[in-house]
Amino acid sequence: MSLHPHTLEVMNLNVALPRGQRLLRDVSLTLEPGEVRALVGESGAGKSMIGKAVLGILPPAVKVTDGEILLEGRNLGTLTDTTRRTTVAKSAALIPQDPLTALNPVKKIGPQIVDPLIRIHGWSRDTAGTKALDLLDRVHIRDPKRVMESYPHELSGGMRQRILIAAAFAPSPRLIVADEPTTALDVTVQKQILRLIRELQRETGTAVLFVTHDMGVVAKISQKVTVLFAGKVMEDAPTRQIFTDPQHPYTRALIAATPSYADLNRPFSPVPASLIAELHGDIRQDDLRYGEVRAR
Ligand SMILES: Nc1ncnc2c1ncn2[C@@H]1O[C@H](COP(=O)(O)OP(=O)(O)OP(=O)(O)O)[C@@H](O)[C@H]1O
Repeated sequence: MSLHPHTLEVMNLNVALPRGQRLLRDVSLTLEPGEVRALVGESGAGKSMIGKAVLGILPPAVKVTDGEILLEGRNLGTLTDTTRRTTVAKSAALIPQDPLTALNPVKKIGPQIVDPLIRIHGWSRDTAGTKALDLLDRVHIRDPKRVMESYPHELSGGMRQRILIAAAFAPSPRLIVADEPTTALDVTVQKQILRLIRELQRETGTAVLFVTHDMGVVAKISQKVTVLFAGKVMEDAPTRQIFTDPQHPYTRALIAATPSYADLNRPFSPVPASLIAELHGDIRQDDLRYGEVRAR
């Protein structure tokens, strides 16, 4: 282990379904302490799969077939299931896409934040309770004591997402995976939530892997970007460079398809079908080569 490990290092990660359908193809990326990296691409590109693989919450049918994931220098693949789960739970947290399904409907908000702090992080009930109130205050929830006594259905979608953000930041994780955290919300609430995550991220210096399909969000929140297509990295670059000097045709097409970044006089342009077909052709070739390598 090096003295200054990356917060996260994903090396040649391959993830597939049982019949061999590849969902992630040789994905590599790094995340430094305090850095925000956006994972961007269209629906089905495999953005969420990367976050799920890192957190060890892949769907049952989906398996890591190759590659390594190092969290603060610890190679997760070499740990026993129990050690891996506790290692991940102690240093990483998730802000999910849908704040309603992520909360237990029959449990009050207070225990939903406090119990994991006691169970996973070994804090006393008093310390955990104080920290929960502090975090609810920092996510601008007006009456934290009352909210702790509420059930999820008594709160709005925006409030529920604020609570999940508070819960994610409460144990001071080194890494947060934010999986399209604003997609399920109204447009005005989306902006507030994005601002809030950025604010807390800056204050705490937590590294964030931010899954989004929205280039506008990429520009606002990240310093680095990984562009994905069909489970494969098309481009990895600093955010500024992605917008000023995109190298890959797919990145250029994604930017052109984002209304605020496209020339406003031009019609809205989705990624051209011819480019998609060409990229799929390249990927088929890659898959054949990968099959040959594995068969050896
Ligand atoms: N539970 C599952 N079982 C099998 N395949 C799945 C499962 N969930 C997702 N997939 C497949 O894995 C691929 C990547 O999905 P993923 O959710 O990572 O995409 P994404 O880029 O996050 O897109 P979205 O924005 O739609 O969430 C897709 O082809 C999807 O169909």
